[in-house]
Amino acid sequence: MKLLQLELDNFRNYQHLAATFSPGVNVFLGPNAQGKTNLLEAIYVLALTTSHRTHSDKELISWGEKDALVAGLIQRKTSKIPLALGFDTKGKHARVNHLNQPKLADYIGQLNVILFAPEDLSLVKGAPAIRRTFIDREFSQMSPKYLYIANQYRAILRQRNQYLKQLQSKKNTDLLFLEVLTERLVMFASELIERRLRLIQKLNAAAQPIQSAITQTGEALEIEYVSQLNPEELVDAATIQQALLTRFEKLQAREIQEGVTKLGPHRDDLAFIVNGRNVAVFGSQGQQRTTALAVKLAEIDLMKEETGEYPILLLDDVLSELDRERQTHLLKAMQGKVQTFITTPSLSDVARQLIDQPKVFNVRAGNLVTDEHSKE
Ligand SMILES: Nc1ncnc2c1ncn2[C@@H]1O[C@H](COP(=O)(O)OP(=O)(O)OP(=O)(O)O)[C@@H](O)[C@H]1O
Repeated sequence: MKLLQLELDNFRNYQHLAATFSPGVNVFLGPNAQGKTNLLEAIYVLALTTSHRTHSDKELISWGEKDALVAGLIQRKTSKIPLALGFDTKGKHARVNHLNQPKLADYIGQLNVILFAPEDLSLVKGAPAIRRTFIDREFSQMSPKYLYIANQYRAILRQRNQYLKQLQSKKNTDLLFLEVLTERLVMFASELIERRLRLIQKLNAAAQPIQSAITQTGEALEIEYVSQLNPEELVDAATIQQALLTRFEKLQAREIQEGVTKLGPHRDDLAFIVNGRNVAVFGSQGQQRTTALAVKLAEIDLMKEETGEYPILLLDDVLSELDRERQTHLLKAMQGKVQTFITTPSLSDVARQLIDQPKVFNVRAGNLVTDEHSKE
């Protein structure tokens, strides 16, 4: 999959922009605060309808303006598809092939992106919430069904938490309704966990050879799903459902006392085991970075396997965070395979040597100037 063209109106510091991209490597070059990351953000928003930097869509609209537009022309295997997202004070609307999409969930998945930013290097070591966001964001792009189940789960979880608060404050005493909510929650929870397990197994298989190749010593990586259930219960949806129901029964009094759901995929996590040890605890910073890089690169192949097309890769100022060797692995892994967008204040020597015919855009205060020497 490729992004052929991008058009922006009143998006962040871009009043108007129309750009045509290379199907290979595109570089957004420029000093700080010129709008490089804003461009990657626009591509990310075009794919997922939300930003990776803010939960507030209003922040995306240029200051002093009332609405914004992000539009693009994408090339899929057999067709070119125009996508458009409009933002105004009331909300956002999406169009595929000029047709309005009443449900954003039907829009997501048209354009698949993998974003790699410096904060992703903390995937291994950072808080569990980072890994949960990672799981849900990436797997939702791979499967509309995953997105649907995750959204349903979140909605019921919110409802159940509200009801537990009512029971806690004795505004309500009906335990039968809590049981109904628990059953619904467990139904979606078990499906969600089953899907996560299947995709993590595949991610694991793709990440292992990459980790081994990046490290000269051939480190062995194992990605584990961490849950309150026992490993032998993490088999299939039916077994998970039964195990969750049994635990929820035991937890009921405590949940009412605390007014919160204490079990489920919203509390699960990932562990990265390298050579038999948890790399978040025992690994060096270098090993943690290598693992994060291996997982990101594995995602590219997993997305291809699941959707039939390679995603677009967005590298937000990440090259400068990696040493020569890791940069080399990243650049070699992506080239000729995925269309890539890189932001950087300056291209490193490694990048200059390894990137084949990049199309370079100089970014200056919300304007793009194509480098004459780069590929047209
Ligand atoms: N809603 C908005 N309307 C207008 N300008 C905005 C808006 N949001 C952010 N900006 C401006 O965008 C600029 C930042 O752009 P961006 O984050 O893309 O920088 P960058 O080129 O990636 O820089 P760095 O290398 O420091 O990350 C800032 O000047 C900021 O004031």
